[in-house]
Amino acid sequence: MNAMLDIRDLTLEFETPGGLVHALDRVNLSVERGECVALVGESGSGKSITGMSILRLNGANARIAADQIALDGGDLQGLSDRAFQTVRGRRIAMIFQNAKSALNPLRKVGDTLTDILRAHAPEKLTRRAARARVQEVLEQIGIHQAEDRMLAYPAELSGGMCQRIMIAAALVCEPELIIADEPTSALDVTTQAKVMDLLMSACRTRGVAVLFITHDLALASAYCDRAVVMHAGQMLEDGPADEVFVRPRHPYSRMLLDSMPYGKDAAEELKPMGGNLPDLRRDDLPSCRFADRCPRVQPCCRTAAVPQTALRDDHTVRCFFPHD
Ligand SMILES: Nc1ncnc2c1ncn2[C@@H]1O[C@H](COP(=O)(O)OP(=O)(O)OP(=O)(O)O)[C@@H](O)[C@H]1O
Repeated sequence: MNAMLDIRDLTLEFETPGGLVHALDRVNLSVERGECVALVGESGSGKSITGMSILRLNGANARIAADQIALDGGDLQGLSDRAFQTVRGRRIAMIFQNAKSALNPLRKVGDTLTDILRAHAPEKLTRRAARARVQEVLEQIGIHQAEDRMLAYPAELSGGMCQRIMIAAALVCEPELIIADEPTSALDVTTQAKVMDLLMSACRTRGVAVLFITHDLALASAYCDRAVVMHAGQMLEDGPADEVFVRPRHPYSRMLLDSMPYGKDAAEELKPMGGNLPDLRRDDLPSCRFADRCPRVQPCCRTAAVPQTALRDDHTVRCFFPHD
């Protein structure tokens, strides 16, 4: 069976007054049905623009090239912008970090959800039928007194409740893929867990594929099946979450883990990441963009095409000298 999402050799550049930004370099990424894949890496590593590339949301100065960006086996690249509108929202939903600002402050949340459903539903729905469906989804995801909640304006709801409304907005059209970009980072820890449980229940019970973009390795390891580690627009490691977060094989994944509190006891020291991300406007970027920061670097890392090495069927690294 096809993976639900299958991206091959995605390259993205931005034309800017300061020069061409080489933002993504031959990214490969796949997510199966009912699977949750974490996309992790430090700030600026290219996680969000990868998610936005799938939905063509990178803006007018973006230049995308890819072998394929396939959803359930069908390449999305050939679709006209008009045809793509039926993909966005209906087949692929995106959840952003700040739900409060994403919801229209002047409309009751029930009206917003009803509008979304009516705009994307494959069949024509009356307002009454759409409202009933919205209420059903809110109840399914455990929102009490759903009918009353639908009458509230975003400002009248907590941040956690708004985020759950956004998840309902994503689920109401029964998408095949959800791209969740830091969906819980504005929430306290308890609400964070509730929202993640909700997302994961959609993933497991409805077979939705979830791409979970996050810098929170603890959350990623608690909820995700697989982890993909990015650095400066390159995908450096892809493997089962419990392997990548316990025994990372790429030197960058190891540095990233060492720099974060995840998995350490209180006495253990954090090692700050050395160096900085390279300037992506450089025309002479090394083949491995981590080379200038890497403790294992050799001359070939800067000049030769770096192989994507399969350590096992389900675990790859893009590195000449991975850890054992
Ligand atoms: N429209 C744009 N024009 C030029 N460069 C851009 C544009 N959008 C993003 N970039 C650059 O692409 C790189 C990756 O950005 P991205 O937002 O994907 O990072 P991220 O890993 O999601 O970081 P964070 O965790 O902080 O959200 C950054 O260097 C950013 O400056």
